[in-house]
Amino acid sequence: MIIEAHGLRKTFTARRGRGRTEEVEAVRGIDLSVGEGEIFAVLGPNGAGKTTTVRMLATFTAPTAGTARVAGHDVVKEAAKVRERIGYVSQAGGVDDNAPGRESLLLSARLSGLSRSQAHARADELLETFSLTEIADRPVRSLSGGQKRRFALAIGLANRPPLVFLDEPTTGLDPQNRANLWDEVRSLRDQGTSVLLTTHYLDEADALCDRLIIVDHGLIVAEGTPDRLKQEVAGDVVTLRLDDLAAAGELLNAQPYIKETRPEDDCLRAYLDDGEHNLPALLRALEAGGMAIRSISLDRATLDDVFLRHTGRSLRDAA
Ligand SMILES: Nc1ncnc2c1ncn2[C@@H]1O[C@H](COP(=O)(O)OP(=O)(O)OP(=O)(O)O)[C@@H](O)[C@H]1O
Repeated sequence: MIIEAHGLRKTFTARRGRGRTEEVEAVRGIDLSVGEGEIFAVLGPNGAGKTTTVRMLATFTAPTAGTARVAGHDVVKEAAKVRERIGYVSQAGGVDDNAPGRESLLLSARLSGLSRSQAHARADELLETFSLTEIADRPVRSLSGGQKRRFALAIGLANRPPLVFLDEPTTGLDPQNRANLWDEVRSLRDQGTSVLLTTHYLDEADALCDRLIIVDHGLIVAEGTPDRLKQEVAGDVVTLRLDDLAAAGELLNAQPYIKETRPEDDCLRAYLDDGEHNLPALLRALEAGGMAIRSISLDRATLDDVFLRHTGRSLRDAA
């Protein structure tokens, strides 16, 4: 395992004005393990504790309690050794504002031991990946937020470390650069690099990661592969708009093919396997119960359904 963490906790003491302080339990006991060559996602809403977890694993914040070994070393006792073996791209970026982006990228590549020509080749490759070639020689301070972010990602990936932490890597990226980043993360994995990324995008965790944890209020609420987590909920979900959600829920819960129903906003979500096959029976049951359907849709269950099941609210609402 390239990451093994047990019982990680972090409590901050935050100032609340007039000398008053408040304890914030950002992370309240997280266990996780990440295998070599795995893409692992920490998915959760704003404030769930994702960044704090990554900062503890990347040695930037000491845990209040718990232990973690990263790339074979203890994050507290051997922090320097951990840092030599990881790449880390923070949400803020951390690119030298005064230097042209290409220079910072080349420096990062050279520091990791590449020769001058290898460093140039790697820099050109990353500039291309993130559509930065045209602006590579401008000082970073003159670039837009999205462009700076793409430079930060390119610099973080330049030295091909065995483990890369990416904190919300695609926030602020346009769809094309988002897709390019996903490809780059997959190609890192194919070369044996492990990637731990945080995200509050369901589709990102679903499409990209091999395994994930879903965190909420500093705790893990679900863990597994995207497919297994979704299967636990059900293969499919029928979303219904009708007048009496409670009565419809009661009626559907009595049907043998329904696993569970859950109201969400002004809809009822009914979970079932083999939705296409069971949909006609569901419609007949509602009709026999005298329920007028205003709209209906059948979809595959998503990680949002997993989040909803474990927290009682939608990740979209929680974010
Ligand atoms: N240095 C700090 N001092 C006090 N409170 C903090 C500090 N850092 C984080 N927190 C609090 O800890 C909680 C978790 O924050 P964290 O940044 O880890 O969440 P997150 O899941 O990464 O959220 P986001 O998606 O918004 O980045 C939040 O309530 C946050 O306000």
